Amino acid sequence: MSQNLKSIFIDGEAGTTGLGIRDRLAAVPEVVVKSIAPEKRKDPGARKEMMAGVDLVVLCLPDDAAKESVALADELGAQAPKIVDASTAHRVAPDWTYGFAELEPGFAQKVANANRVSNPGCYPTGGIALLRPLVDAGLLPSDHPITVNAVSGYSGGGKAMIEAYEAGTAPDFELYGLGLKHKHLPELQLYSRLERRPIFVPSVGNFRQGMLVSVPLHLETLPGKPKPADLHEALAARYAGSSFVSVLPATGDGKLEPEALNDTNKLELRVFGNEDLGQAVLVARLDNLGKGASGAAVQNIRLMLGLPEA
Ligand SMILES: NC(=O)C1=CN([C@@H]2O[C@H](COP(=O)(O)OP(=O)(O)OC[C@H]3O[C@@H](n4cnc5c(N)ncnc54)[C@H](OP(=O)(O)O)[C@@H]3O)[C@@H](O)[C@H]2O)C=CC1
Ligand SMILES: CC(=O)N[C@@H](CCC(=O)OP(=O)(O)O)C(=O)O
Repeated sequence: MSQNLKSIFIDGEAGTTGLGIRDRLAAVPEVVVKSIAPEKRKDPGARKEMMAGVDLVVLCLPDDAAKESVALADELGAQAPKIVDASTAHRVAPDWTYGFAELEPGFAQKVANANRVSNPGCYPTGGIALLRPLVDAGLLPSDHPITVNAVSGYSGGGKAMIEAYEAGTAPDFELYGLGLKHKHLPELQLYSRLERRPIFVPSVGNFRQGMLVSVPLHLETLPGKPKPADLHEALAARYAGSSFVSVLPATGDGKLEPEALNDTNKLELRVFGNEDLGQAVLVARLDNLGKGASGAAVQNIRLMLGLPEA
């Protein structure tokens, strides 16, 4: 049995995302995680040696270090392992596959066949899941002016932000990205199939993990003036049968909190709307460390290694 185990090296295992992936992989009997000696974790030679001995490497590193790791893997030629990159470095690179299995029908098979998969950003996971099916269905023109608002738990900012919040030195809530150049915009625009760059307004609050991503829409500005129910139906049709994405009715009290899916790989989509007013707000809820990071990474690893879905 043991000779059939697939081996994985997590480059950046001690970071927020790396630890999350390691914990999730501990529950996958078909894999063994090979760890580097902590004092060698930034040593390129030692990392390259680890890569040469595994089936798959997961990069949980800052962008520059992730690029360095890919260069090390390239030096291994035919011996190079498959790669899942959790950083932003390769998300819109044409020779990488975007690791969002639910992106379009049949996309899970593309991830399964790929050698290099870029794990999506947490915010784009929610935004693309809401927008892409509506663009594909013709309900949302690709040049429509779109605004995406979002709030994340502070773990989204990695070790440094976690320390600041847990030391009580960070504000309870703040908007950021107000220079309108957040690093997630390229992937959000590309995979939502938007011709016009969206406005993206992220925020972070004093809770560890959990996320809401919302998109307000004036329905009378859309072709055919769809009703909220039309948007719900298009999303429900796209994700029918999905294991991790569900399309749910709007909550009766018009409220939604961000933490309900923590420690899961689930993503919930809802359409809140008022037909009389011709207005709607699309809302995605996910765990930024789950479907927004480690959960999605393990979903991709399972696909790439031919393991059954969790
Ligand atoms: N936090 C989140 O919600 C998400 C993060 N990501 C992405 O995952 C990646 C990691 O983020 P996150 O886990 O939050 O970050 P952390 O800061 O929590 O962890 C980063 C890890 O990388 C290590 N590291 C840094 N430089 C090198 C190097 N040159 N060689 C080897 N190891 C190195 C760090 O070690 P040390 O601390 O000792 O320097 C640390 O263990 C980033 O690209 C981030 O954008 C993706 C999705 C969600
Ligand atoms: C609260 C917070 O700071 N969040 C991070 C995004 C976390 C994330 O998922 O981004 P990557 O996957 O691209 O690393 C940010 O806005 O930069």
